[in-house]
Amino acid sequence: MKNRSLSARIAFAVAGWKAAWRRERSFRTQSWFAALALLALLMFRPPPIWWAVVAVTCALVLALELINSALEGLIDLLHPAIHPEIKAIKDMLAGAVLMISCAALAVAAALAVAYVHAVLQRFET
Ligand SMILES: Nc1ncnc2c1ncn2[C@@H]1O[C@H](COP(=O)(O)OP(=O)(O)OP(=O)(O)O)[C@@H](O)[C@H]1O
Repeated sequence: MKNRSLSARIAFAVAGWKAAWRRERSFRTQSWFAALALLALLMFRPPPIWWAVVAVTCALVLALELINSALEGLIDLLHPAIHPEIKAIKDMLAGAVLMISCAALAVAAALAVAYVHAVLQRFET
């Protein structure tokens, strides 16, 4: 299974995105928020640095959600029973997703503060 071609490895990764989309409601919700962020960028047309910040933020949220879902799946497979240590591990994983989601909200708020006013002015004139 080692040393597959680049196209095969990309296909595996895309299959991972599809599996997360099918199984995980949180991943779907976060993907819709990423789509909304893209829409905001298209509307506001900010300088390239904003595109980079929003892209990195969205990628971090989605990547962490993928890691969270993968680890939860693995944990449930290896140890389906209730255990306080598993609770702590899963809660920490959820905490990591919450932390980056708060950072994403801060980026969204900063973008809104910087550009909503300008867009409203454009509509008024
Ligand atoms: N085996 C377990 N033992 C103890 N507590 C657990 C166990 N599985 C889940 N929990 C608790 O339930 C919470 C939710 O776990 P679950 O696996 O259902 O994640 P989820 O709600 O699907 O999360 P996400 O939305 O990130 O996928 C965990 O954060 C943890 O507190």
